[in-house]
Amino acid sequence: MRLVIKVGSNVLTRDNGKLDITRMSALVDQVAALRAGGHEVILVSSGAVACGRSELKVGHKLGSVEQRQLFSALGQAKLINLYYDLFREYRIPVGQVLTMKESFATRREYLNQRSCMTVMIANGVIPIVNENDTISVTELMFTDNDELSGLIAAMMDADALVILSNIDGIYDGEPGAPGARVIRRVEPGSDLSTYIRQEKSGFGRGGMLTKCHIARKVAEEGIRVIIANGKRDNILTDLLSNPEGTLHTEFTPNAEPASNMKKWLAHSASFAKGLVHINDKAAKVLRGDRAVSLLLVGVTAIEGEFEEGDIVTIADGEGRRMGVGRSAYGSNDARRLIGKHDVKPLVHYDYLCLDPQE
Ligand SMILES: Nc1ncnc2c1ncn2[C@@H]1O[C@H](COP(=O)(O)OP(=O)(O)O)[C@@H](O)[C@H]1O
Ligand SMILES: N[C@@H](CCC(=O)OP(=O)(O)O)C(=O)O
Repeated sequence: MRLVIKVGSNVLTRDNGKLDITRMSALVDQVAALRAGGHEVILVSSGAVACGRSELKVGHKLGSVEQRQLFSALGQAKLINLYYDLFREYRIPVGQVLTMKESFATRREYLNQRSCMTVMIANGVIPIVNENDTISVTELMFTDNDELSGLIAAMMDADALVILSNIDGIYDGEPGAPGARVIRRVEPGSDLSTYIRQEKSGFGRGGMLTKCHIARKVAEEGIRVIIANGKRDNILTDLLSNPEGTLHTEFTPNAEPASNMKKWLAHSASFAKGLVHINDKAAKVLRGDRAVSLLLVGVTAIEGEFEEGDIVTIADGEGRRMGVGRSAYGSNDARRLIGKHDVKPLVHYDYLCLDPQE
């Protein structure tokens, strides 16, 4: 079984903001046990900024971008060093993968990232992945490491994504309030938005809302997703040996896994270069049960400039986003052929990825 395990900032930090080395060490012990049990593991670990913050006292005011850049540069070195030493006790080699959203922009770059992690795993090295906060610019940053871990799980065809946070799972009310319980299973299409509060915990970046959004998307692609409490002792080993008796939220995976191409598309919406408007009939057919391609006869307008092979967003007659696809035409040719029959589809079904319906 191939597992992607995401360790959130809050799991690795104490209430005073300092790195919790005891917790980190306990997680490494469990990952080593999983490996001994034959599992392949990819770690997505936050904690660089939190780690760097406790390393340096800065006497003057820093902007938020400056803080992130400075502390992540300092903290990432410490973080990976600690992982290196802890895993060394088990003679498990680890390697650092620092990445950013832009590094997944084209199919070529995406496949390059995939080859990098594949060769590490094939040689027994645990990839420890984090966003390269030092140089990733604000507009093109991942919302948080939940988004990054979802992308990695999809890209590496993981069997499961385990998101470790500082909470036992998604509560059906205010966590900690009397009567609030952890939702044990989330089926595709369930709406959890009423339960989730907007605020984030102490050191996290995205909050529970992004966690849920990513979890649903990844489960939709056929990967099991688990949200559990990384601060609980033996959480990883318990989840595998005694899932029923271990508090967590599981998102049921779609029984039909998405192809690797569709997984790439599902996580690449922010790189879309154009916007394709389609009519109601085309929207209905695309949303139906049959596998259909998007034909130019159903297209009403095309915005933006793009080339053949670029990603485009598809919107219905009311301008609501329906999903993304890889265009088989450049924008000029596509515009010229709007409304035409008997020409190749604008987006072939294999390159079409519709958003899960709420
Ligand atoms: N319904 C809910 N159930 C559980 N947690 C929730 C809920 N609504 C909001 N939260 C908050 O989400 C936090 C976890 O998200 P986040 O701060 O992003 O953590 P991390 O750094 O581990 O990614 C919890 O600590 C909790 O305060
Ligand atoms: N890349 C950042 C972590 C971003 C972040 O906080 O993510 P998360 O733990 O998902 O809330 C770091 O290492 O500090």
